[in-house]
Amino acid sequence: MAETYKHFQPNVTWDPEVEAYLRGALGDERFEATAAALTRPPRTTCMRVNTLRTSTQEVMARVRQLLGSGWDQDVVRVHPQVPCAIVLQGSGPHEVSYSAAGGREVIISRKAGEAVLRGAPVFAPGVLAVSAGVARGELVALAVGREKPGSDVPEVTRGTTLYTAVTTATGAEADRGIADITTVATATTATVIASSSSSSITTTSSTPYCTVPVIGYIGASDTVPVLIHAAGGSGLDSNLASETPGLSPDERVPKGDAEKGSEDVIAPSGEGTPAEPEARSRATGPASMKGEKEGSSGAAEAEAEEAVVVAALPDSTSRAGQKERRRQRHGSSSSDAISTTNKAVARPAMPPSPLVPGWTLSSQGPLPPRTGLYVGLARAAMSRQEMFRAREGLALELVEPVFRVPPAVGGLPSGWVMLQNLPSVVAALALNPAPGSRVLDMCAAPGGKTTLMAQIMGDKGEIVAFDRTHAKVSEIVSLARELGATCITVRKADAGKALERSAGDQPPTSSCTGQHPSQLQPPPHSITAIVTSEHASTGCGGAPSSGREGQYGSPSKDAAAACKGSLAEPGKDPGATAAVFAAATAATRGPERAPISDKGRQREERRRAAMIQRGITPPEPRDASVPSSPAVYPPESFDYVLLDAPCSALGLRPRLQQQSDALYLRQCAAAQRRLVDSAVRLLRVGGSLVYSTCTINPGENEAIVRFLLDRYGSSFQLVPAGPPFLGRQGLVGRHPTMVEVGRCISQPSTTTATQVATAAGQDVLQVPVTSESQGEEWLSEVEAALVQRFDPSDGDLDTIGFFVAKFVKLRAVVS
Ligand SMILES: C[S@@+](CC[C@H](N)C(=O)[O-])C[C@H]1O[C@@H](n2cnc3c(N)ncnc32)[C@H](O)[C@@H]1O
Repeated sequence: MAETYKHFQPNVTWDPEVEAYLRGALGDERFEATAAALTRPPRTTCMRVNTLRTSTQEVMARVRQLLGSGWDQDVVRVHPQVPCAIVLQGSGPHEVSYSAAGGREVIISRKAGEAVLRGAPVFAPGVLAVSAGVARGELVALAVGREKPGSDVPEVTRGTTLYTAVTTATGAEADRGIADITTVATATTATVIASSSSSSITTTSSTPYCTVPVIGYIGASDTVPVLIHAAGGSGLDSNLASETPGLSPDERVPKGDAEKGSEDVIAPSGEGTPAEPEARSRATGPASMKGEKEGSSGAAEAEAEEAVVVAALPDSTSRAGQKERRRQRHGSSSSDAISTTNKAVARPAMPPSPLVPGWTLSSQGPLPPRTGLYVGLARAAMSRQEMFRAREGLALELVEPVFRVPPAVGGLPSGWVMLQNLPSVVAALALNPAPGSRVLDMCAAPGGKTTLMAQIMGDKGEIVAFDRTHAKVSEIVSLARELGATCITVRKADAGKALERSAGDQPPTSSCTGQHPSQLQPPPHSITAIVTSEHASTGCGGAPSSGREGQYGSPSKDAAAACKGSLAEPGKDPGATAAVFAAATAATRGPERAPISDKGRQREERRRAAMIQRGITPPEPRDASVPSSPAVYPPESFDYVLLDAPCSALGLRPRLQQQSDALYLRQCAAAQRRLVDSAVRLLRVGGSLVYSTCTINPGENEAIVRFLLDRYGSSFQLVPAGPPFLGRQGLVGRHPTMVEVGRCISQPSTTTATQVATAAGQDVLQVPVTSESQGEEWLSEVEAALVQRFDPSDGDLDTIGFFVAKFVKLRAVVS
């Protein structure tokens, strides 16, 4: 086989409306750079040192030992501004030679592929399709299968057998994805169906095994793959195994369950016969069983009729042949089978216009090229059958990945470090909760920032960590256990409903009227008194502060004192929040389930496994540490609130597919506004709120800051979202056409009335809301300088896309 290079260059398309919106927001050049960066992993990997268990120095020493001789020691360094962050410098994309794979290939799920790009191996559930006969220890080319547009269903069905296509193109042709394909099909018999006057392609004849130059597939019926053979090709080779690496003689007639598809793919279904559903399911997978057909069109049929096609028929030795004989015994003749085949060929379904090289024959039907989606050369840790039978376990180890990440984490003692994106570390550091304080982490799973905050607090105080499902809060519990953080209380509940309401209270509304907060009188209490009381950076190891915080006063006071005393509003009992909090916690804990014993857990696991086997989704597993009651807290229960909001995740990288549409982005923003409404009330006066997302969408970032300031501007002030300050400034201006879902505040000019009430000796802001929506507003220049926007295309930083904003609360908010 010829030397084969396959370049990693995924072509990811965006929803047109989302693309237009982001181009408008970022500008064409920045959008294109960002979109390209999003298809690649960040070159750096960040490990957060768990200072509850070890020190950065200790980790560094161990990492250097673990690196070994294969790596330059400089690839590991402590981040200069974040002392608990160790940065591993990776590299890529590298050109990979796949010739050692001898044409063997494995297609993995998109998610598995993205993990591989970040340095992970492939586990069995991530494997979708494997070349026939791949054995343990063999090398394979690893390609990523994408999902069907608008869904998370893979284009390639798990269990698919690939009839190895070996790209023999080199250089420029390969770069363009244009290649001669030598396809080795384990078809037992091939039959000529038609010829075309408009094509130079010639017919070929039947043979038990064939090696033919194929320029593409014209389509397949539900069960019959139809190959287009190149004119003047090398013809048919009756001894496939002797010429084709990767296929042993005993694969000529594949055996065993895992190989069934390899026969069925070449078997006519005999439409209308009892054998059909079974054959179809094996040949084309579950999608076909559900009646889904892709790419079926009149145009495809017309093209099919004009082409020379070779369809496979069963011979007398294959299972399909045996089925055919059974059919004959039951009254249908082999001519039925042939006419069935002909009928199938006259009704090809996919691909629509496939005279493009690179398509691969598989038990699922022809598969489109994976040009640009090869992620490395890997060694099989399981045989093909094992990969599909196993529910877990290492399936493939990367031998030559397209992106290289220095190894380190694996060999470190448990609980010493956790992998965490640098901007996530920044978000928790920006909130900087004081030891002994009460913190609300509204959307906490899997607990990366929760545990970092516990670390910053020296594990003193309490962090209430919300997430919505048992599985999610269980993740927080396990991570906290692993890292030795004990100050975390998990709550399985909707954080948007965490606010306790007295009988007459209404939830925050989105349809009232009021004057824009900027028109309100300034509050009597000065912001300075509050923000200068921020305590010094602690748990991360004392990140040196720099830059922007100066204008708001130096963070120098004793942390605990700041939390217990000076953060409190003048005239308020410093211990009041603590008391309220303790009472609320006790009152809202409710009846927790009895701790589950080991035996009970085993019983539960057995029950769950049995349910899964029967195809029933079991209830979430119980965890003794996860209270199941709903949790509500009175207003102003927390000294700090982190709202690391659920978002469109448009900043995560690498992403080999972008599925989000504009409606989804708007829905994310609507959900975020609801959570903000809760956050602003649960935070006590004088406390800090950090809002963060991992998306590049300004509608979920700058527009949410705008929303909060418009709606609660007299109660809240935007302050610098650090230290540390690593990101860029936010986006200024507005988007004229993006319509927001459920947005109630718009421009100041559209508001109608203001009320500032005084209740219980406090200034209270009556929330103003308008009914109109006027597009999406972002930030002023001054505001934009206070937030941190991490841009994936920012080459120096090279992080995920992320956003952090920080606010302090000046006075109470009442709906
Ligand atoms: C961005 S992730 C949080 C990541 C987490 N902060 C960390 O650093 O590990 C968002 C989380 O919000 C949770 N979530 C979504 N809606 C929620 C709600 N209404 N209340 C609580 N959690 C919610 C999701 O389940 C998800 O785990």
